Amino acid sequence: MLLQTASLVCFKASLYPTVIPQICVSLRRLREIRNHATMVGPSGSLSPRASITHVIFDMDGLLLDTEKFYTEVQEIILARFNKTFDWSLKAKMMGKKAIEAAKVFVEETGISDSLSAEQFLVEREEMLKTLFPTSELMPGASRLIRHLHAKGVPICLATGTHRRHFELKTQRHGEVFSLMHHIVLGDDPEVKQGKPSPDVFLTAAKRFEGGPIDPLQILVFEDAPSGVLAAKNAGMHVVMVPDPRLDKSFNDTADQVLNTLLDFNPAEWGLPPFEDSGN
Ligand SMILES: O=P(O)(O)OC[C@@H](O)CO
Ligand SMILES: [Mg+2]
Repeated sequence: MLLQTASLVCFKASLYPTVIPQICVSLRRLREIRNHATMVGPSGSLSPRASITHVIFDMDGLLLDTEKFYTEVQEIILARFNKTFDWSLKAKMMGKKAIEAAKVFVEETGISDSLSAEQFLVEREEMLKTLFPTSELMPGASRLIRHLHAKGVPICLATGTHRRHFELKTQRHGEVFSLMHHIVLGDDPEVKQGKPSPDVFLTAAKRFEGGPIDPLQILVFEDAPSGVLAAKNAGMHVVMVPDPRLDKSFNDTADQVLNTLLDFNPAEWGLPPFEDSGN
């Protein structure tokens, strides 16, 4: 817990360049050790990090390769103002509800006098609606969803994306998304605030059979710093699968960081192991 709290301080402080970097570097080192550690029980057997019974998936950037569409469109819009879109701004936008991300975009780039957040969303929408239907699943997404569903582990989706975009993004993947017990979207009336508020994950935990489920029994999969923070704010465990271009300083808050879902080992979290590759 101490490591998590300290990491959270670093994560929050990393937004303000006043923290002493060495502290965060050594915390990062501790995190790396912990990231690959699993507890060794008295009998020498590996015991899981936690006894997970339910799983919540984020969608954009985690299950679907859609973050690149947002980046592409935002680069085009910014080019008109002779500005470039970079990953430090991306890190602040991803995972958020559309209007919240839009306000960050126009204010941080200094174009809000020429383009309001609402105007930005209308312009972005026109370009995204032709890109979203081409969305592909991320590596390992289908395999993990099908495995957990086949083993009877309750799974659901909790995304910042609103219904209209959700339909466009998932229209070629209806079968795999139909395996979700329920789906909480960014425009759900119960989701008052977007990530990093815990609303979307707490709402998702409530809608499982027998909900609300104890957050400590829930494992969240996320790609974005705001989503990881939302899961921690909800008291849940979180595996982060970040884009490799995201600054590593954003990795310190997650309980585990993976390069791809293909590297996930269910048994490490008390979940049924895969048959096909021994983990
Ligand atoms: O919560 P997710 O599914 O990542 O969606 C966020 C989306 O609004 C784009 O960043
Ligand atoms: Mg995401």
